[in-house]
Amino acid sequence: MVVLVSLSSALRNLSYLPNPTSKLLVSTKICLPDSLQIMNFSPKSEPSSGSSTTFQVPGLNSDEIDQVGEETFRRYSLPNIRRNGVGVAIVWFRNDLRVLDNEALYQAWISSEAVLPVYCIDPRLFGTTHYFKFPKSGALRAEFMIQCLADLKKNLMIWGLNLLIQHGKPEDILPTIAKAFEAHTVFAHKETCSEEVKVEKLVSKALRRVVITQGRSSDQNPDNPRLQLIWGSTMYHIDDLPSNPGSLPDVYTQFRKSVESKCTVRHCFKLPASLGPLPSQSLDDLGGWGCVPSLNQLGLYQEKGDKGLRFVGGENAALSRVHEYFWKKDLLRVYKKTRNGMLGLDYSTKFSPWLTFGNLSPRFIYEEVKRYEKVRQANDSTYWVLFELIWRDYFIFLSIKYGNSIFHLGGPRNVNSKWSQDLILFNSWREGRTGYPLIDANMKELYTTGFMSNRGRQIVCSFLVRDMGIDWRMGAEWFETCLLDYDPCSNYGNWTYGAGVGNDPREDRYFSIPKQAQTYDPDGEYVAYWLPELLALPKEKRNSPGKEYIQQIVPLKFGNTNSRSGSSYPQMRKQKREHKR
Ligand SMILES: Cc1cc2nc3c(=O)[nH]c(=O)nc-3n(C[C@H](O)[C@H](O)[C@H](O)COP(=O)(O)OP(=O)(O)OC[C@H]3O[C@@H](n4cnc5c(N)ncnc54)[C@H](O)[C@@H]3O)c2cc1C
Ligand SMILES: Nc1ncnc2c1ncn2[C@@H]1O[C@H](COP(=O)(O)OP(=O)(O)OP(=O)(O)O)[C@@H](O)[C@H]1O
Repeated sequence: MVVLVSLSSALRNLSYLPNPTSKLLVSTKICLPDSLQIMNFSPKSEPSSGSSTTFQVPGLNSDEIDQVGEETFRRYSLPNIRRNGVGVAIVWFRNDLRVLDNEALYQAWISSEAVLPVYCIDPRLFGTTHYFKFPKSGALRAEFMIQCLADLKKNLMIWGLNLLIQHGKPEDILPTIAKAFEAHTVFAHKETCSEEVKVEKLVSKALRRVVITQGRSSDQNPDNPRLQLIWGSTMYHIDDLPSNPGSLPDVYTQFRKSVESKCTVRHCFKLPASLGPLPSQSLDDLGGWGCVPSLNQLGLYQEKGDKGLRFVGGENAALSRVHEYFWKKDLLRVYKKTRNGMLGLDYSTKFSPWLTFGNLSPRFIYEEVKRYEKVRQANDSTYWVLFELIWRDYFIFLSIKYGNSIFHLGGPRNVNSKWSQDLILFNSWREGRTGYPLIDANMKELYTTGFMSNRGRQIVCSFLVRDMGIDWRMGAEWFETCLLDYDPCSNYGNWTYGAGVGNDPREDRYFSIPKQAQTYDPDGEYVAYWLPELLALPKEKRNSPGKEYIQQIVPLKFGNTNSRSGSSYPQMRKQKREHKR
C-alpha cells in the first residue's frame, strides 16, 4: 500500500516498477538514454589553479543523494490525507519538475481518482533566440533537462505514477491525451513571459474544443477539459502580494521592504503516501510512456568538458545540494561573506539551475533556512539567501508588470541609446578572447560548464555594454543559450539592469576590471584556473599579464591600467558608485 520505496533500490532496479498497485506500470521500463543508465556520482574536492577535473554539484555520492531524498520526502509526507475528486486529471509538467511542494500535482491528485503526468518536449525550446539566432537551448542545459526528466520519472514511479513523455507542442499533445483519457482538467504551473503565456493560451483554446462524452454525467463534470493554471514559482505567492504585480514598486529595495513587511511565505505542500493510481486506459495508441530523450535525439551534441562544475539535474540532486550547503558543510552560516566568490563549489549556494527547472521550490529553501536558524543559528548570512531569493521574485513579478519590454533594446524605461553590433568585438567576448583575463576566464567557464558566478555575470555584462558598447541583447541571448539556470525573468531582468535600461536607480553601473580583479581574484587563482597559460606568471601579474597574454581588444572606458592597486585610477570616482549587489 505504501509506495515510498527506497530511492537506492529504485535506482538499482531501474527496469522494474516499485509500485505493484498499478497494472499499467507492470512490465514498463524506465527508458533512459545510455548516459543516464548509470548515474555515477563521484564527488571531488575543490578546484584549484591548473587542476583539470570536473567537480560535481552536489558533491555527494549516489547513496547520500538517495538518502537525502528519502529523508526529505519522509519529513514532508502527510500519510492520512484523503482525496475527494472524480475521474482523471492531467498534470502538464513545465518548469516545475519536482514532486515536493508541487501544487499542480497536488491539486490534480486531490481533485481526481487517477492522475496522468505528462511532459511535452516542445520543439520551440530547441529553435533559436529571437534576434540573433543563437541556439535557444545549449546542449548543457538540454542535458540537465534530460537528467531532470529521468529523476522526475523515477520519483513519480516511487509515488505510484509515471511520466508520459511526448515530443511535440503542448497545444497539439494535451488535447489528444485529454480526450483519450477523458480528463476533466489539465493542471499546470503558470508562467509569466509572452512565449510561455502564448502556449498556455493555445493549450486552453485547444482543450475547449475537446468534447468528452463517455462516462460523464453532465451535472458532475464539464463537457470539455479545462486548463487550470497554478502559481508556484516564487517564494512569495502572487495572491499574497501587497498589490497586484502591475502596481508593484519598480525599485528592488522598495519591493523587498514591502513584501517583507506585508507578506508571509506559504507552507510547502506535503505529500500523500501515494499519488497513484494511474488511469486504467492503455497507452498503446500513444506508443507507450515514451523515453527520456538522449541529447542526440534532441539534435544536440556536447563535448565533454574536462574542468569546472558539473551540475546533476533533478529533484534528488537539488535536495541534496540544499542538505550539503546548509547542513553537511554548514556554509549557510557564512554565505554573505563568501557569495561574491568565483571559484569553486561552495562560495554560493548554486541553487539556481534547480530553481530554474523547478526541481527546487523557493518555499522549501525558505523553510530550510528557518529550520537552520532554529537548530543552528540565525545571522546576516542566513537572511541573505532569502534576500537573494527576493531578487528572483522581483524579476518574475516585474516581467508581469513590464511584459515584452524586458526583451526590447530600450528596456522597461524605453531608453534611447546607441549600441553597436560589431561581431568582431562580440565574438571575442563570447569566446573569451578579449585580452582581459577576468572576462575571458568567465566566458570560458560559461561555455564549458553552463554556469558563471553572480560576480562574473555582472563584470562580463558591464564590459560588454559599457567598455565595448555592444547591444546588450546579444549578451543576454548568448546567456540564454548557455546558462543552465537560464530563466527569462532573471536573465533579461539582470541584463536590462546592467545595461542601464532597467529599474536600477543608478544608471552608471560600471565594473572596473582591474578593481574587480583586485578585490575578487587578488591572487589570480580564478583566471589561472580557466586560463592555464597564466599559471606560470607571478600571482599578482595573472590579472594584468601585459604582453604575456593576448592583446586587449578594446581599451577600458575609464582607463586601461592593469595595476594591482585600484586606488589610482581615473575611474575611481565611478567605482565608488559601483552598486554592491
Ligand atoms: C547578467 C546577469 C544574468 C543573469 N541571468 C540569470 C538567469 O538567467 N537565471 C538566474 O537564475 N539567475 C540569473 N542571474 C542572477 C544570478 O547571477 C544567479 O542567480 C546566481 O549567480 C546563481 O548562483 P547561486 O544559485 O549560487 O546564487 P546565490 O548567490 O547562492 O543566490 C541564491 C539564489 O538567489 C537568486 N538570485 C541571486 N542573485 C540573483 C539576481 N541577481 N537575480 C535573480 N535571482 C538571484 C537565485 O535564484 C540564486 O540561486 C543573472 C545575473 C546577471 C548579472
Ligand atoms: N521565455 C522567453 N525567453 C526569451 N524571450 C522571450 C520569452 N518570452 C518572450 N520573449 C521575447 O519577447 C518578445 C516578443 O515580444 P514582441 O511581440 O514585442 O516581439 P516582437 O514584436 O516579435 O519583437 P520585435 O518587434 O522587438 O522584433 C520577443 O523578443 C521574444 O523573444
